Amino acid sequence: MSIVPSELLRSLQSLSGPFPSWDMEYLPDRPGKLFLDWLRVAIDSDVKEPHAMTISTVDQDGHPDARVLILKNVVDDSFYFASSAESRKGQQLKDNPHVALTFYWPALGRQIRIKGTAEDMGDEAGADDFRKRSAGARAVAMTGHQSQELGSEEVLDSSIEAQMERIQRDPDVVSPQWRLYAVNAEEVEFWQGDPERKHTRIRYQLRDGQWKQHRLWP
Ligand SMILES: Cc1cc2nc3c(=O)[nH]c(=O)nc-3n(C[C@H](O)[C@H](O)[C@H](O)COP(=O)(O)O)c2cc1C
Repeated sequence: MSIVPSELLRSLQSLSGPFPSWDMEYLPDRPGKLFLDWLRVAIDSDVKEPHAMTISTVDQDGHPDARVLILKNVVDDSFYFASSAESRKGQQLKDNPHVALTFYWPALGRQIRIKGTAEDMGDEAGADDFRKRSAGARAVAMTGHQSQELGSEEVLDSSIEAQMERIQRDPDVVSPQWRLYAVNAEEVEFWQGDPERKHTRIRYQLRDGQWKQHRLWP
């Protein structure tokens, strides 16, 4: 007899710990600094792909949409990612640049939530990020059509092959659709889970150019 989904899910553990301590005496003035401190702990703790984050956008009907992307850089309190301007998210960002980023590192019981506005960093920044990608990743990006309906595997394969040949002929070719975006944070919440559920939450909010911190109820 198979186990029903609710029982299956209830049998799974979450936030079982043990988790690292968080010294609340030391809170940086800016969330970007605390983010990098936590990222280093995640890397040192062998968290897998700690730079993978969920980015939530808003579609043309005002409905939320979300997917996972890779964090490319952090400068002050701005968080960078790269994608195609032609993709679904790229189209959504043109109409509504408000986004949310979410990180979750299960081994540490840590979640980081960022709200802000995505800014296209321009042609040269997009080209620079594009050139750092592998030839295979560049070829796939150059096929264009990200998020559009695909007719067949053959169409995809021949399109990638054509772009690979193009890259071999011209190794410096870039896709103008490939963009680097900076999410300029306005609010960042750091959440440290507790196996006893007495979680610790600190929210940074940007008010008149100044970051303010508050502790939140769990
Ligand atoms: C771990 C991981 C990393 C990813 N990194 C990227 C990325 O850096 N850029 C990107 O455009 N898509 C990336 N993707 C694919 C996206 O999740 C998504 O499928 C794609 O960008 C199309 O999204 P859209 O249709 O909402 O535009 C990644 C997916 C995963 C699971």
